[in-house]
Amino acid sequence: MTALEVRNLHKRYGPHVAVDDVSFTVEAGEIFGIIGPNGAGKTTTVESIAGLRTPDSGSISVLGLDPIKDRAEVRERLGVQLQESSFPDAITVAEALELYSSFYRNPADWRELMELLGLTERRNTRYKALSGGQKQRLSIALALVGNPSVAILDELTTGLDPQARRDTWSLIERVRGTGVTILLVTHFMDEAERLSDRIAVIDGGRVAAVDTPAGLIAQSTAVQQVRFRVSRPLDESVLTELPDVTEVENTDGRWLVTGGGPLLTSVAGALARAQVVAEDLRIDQRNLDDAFVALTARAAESPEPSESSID
Ligand SMILES: Nc1ncnc2c1ncn2[C@@H]1O[C@H](COP(=O)(O)OP(=O)(O)OP(=O)(O)O)[C@@H](O)[C@H]1O
Repeated sequence: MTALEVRNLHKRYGPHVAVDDVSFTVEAGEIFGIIGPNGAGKTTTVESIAGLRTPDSGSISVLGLDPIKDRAEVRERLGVQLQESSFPDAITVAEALELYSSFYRNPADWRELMELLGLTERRNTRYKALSGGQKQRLSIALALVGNPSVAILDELTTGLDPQARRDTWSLIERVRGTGVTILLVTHFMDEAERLSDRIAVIDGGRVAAVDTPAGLIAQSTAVQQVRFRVSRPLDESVLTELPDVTEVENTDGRWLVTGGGPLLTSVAGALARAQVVAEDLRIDQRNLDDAFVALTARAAESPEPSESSID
């Protein structure tokens, strides 16, 4: 089932094009990441989904509803944690949660949520006295207090220390376990890679690619390298004749094989057939950081996103 659908979204601020034909769909129960450089149009896109901005053209469906025309209903079913949450300094954690839960028809049990987010011990602490991590957790709790089917989390862990980031990630995984669809806007590649089922890379107001984290990494580079050592002589042709291999180098028994496709499997199979034991067999891993740089550079070179990149 589709939870969110964005089709051909356009938004300008005066002469400046912030969102330029963005399309993607998010399935129910997914964590869908949106990554992109500063000013890419991520916040404008999610604020349009939340009904906080009116697009110039294009369509948005949130659980089959239009965020502008069906604003009241969308508000009930969509939880939003946006970049800057500001609350009165004197409000306590419990007061904020109770107040926000009163805004909804079928709110979650705010006490349970307070427990889930590890805020029970801070229930009587005033907002101004909370640490950065506690404020962040409170803003997530407030995004979930309406018992939403879809939650938008923007810059979830910005400003948190490494431990608090990890705790927040576990928390989001627990929230996903409750069936909530999550749209996650982030600058952090490790966060996107760890949490997202699929990711849209947005650059210059356009979708550069939509795929799983592994798919984005594979899309961004066809070239892989496998390294290993062997304890006895190996005939180079064992490797050069493999269809996936483009280059083979051997320096004093240290081999470097370059190619594409399922390179590691091909090389390991060929070595086994030649009855050669490889030591320290490893593939040079690419990560989402590399993919992001490659994909956003590629988008800058080509004015049109490729057909295959549009979801
Ligand atoms: N209210 C506004 N008025 C004018 N320009 C705006 C406004 N809001 C955003 N912009 C511009 O539109 C572009 C997209 O901004 P947006 O905030 O959507 O990007 P973003 O990807 O969320 O960036 P960041 O990662 O820095 O938060 C930017 O160039 C920004 O300067």
